[in-house]
Amino acid sequence: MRVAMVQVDSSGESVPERRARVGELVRGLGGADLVVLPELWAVGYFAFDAYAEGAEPFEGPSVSDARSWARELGAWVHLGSFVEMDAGRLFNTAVLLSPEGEVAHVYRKIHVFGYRSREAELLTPGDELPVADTSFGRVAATTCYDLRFPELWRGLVDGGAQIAIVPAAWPAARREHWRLFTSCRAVEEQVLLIGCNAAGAELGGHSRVVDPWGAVLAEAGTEAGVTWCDVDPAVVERARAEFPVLADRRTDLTFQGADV
Ligand SMILES: NC(=O)CCC(=O)C(=O)O
Repeated sequence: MRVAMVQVDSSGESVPERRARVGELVRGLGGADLVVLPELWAVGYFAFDAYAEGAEPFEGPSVSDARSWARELGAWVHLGSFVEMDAGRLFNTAVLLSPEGEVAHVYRKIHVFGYRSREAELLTPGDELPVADTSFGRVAATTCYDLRFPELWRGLVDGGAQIAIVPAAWPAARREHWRLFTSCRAVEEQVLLIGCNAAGAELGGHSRVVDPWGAVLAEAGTEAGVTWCDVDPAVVERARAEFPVLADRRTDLTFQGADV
């Protein structure tokens, strides 16, 4: 299975120009089975003042463009995330489209980010952790900052997730945390993790694919562009069978800090 991670730089140009530029790039990715984009790349993660104006209903340009890219390529497309407007509230919404252009998976970011960021002030957190069955396995998504919350990830695995797609706008200042957490979550949860980060001013790039053994199958540099990776999704079940750490969990115990 061929994965293409599109590391987008959202500085400069207008949003329609950016959509057109990225669309042309994605439509050129013939041969990909799965295309993945970063978090809030259309409006730009740090363009907080533009979130409200750039917000879309679910069936807005982000989903509509990604539907047509998926159909044209005959590939799965994870559009990254966009600012979704629903009943007067804004969400950071990530969507996977099937090769037929159908919505296969929707995830609203649960841990919105408030450290030197206005995301937590402007956006409403999601509260659902769905998984979806695809031709390449059971898929879940979490967005950027969610990487820091292992209990959320354990919840995904409890839901049967084998592949985790992580759109991100992770800053360069904490790039080593990005590398650490993507590797850690892949190994800890025994998933194939596909993390697509944004590039450009302040953003760290280094989109990466990590398998359940911790092998880094591909890693981008800091520049905008496409990183390809050939993956075998069956590695997940092989790793879980050979090294059954998830089966060794002590789910019969409840830990309560100092009293234990
Ligand atoms: N976009 C984000 O969620 C940024 C997260 C981040 O910078 C961090 O966890 O560090």
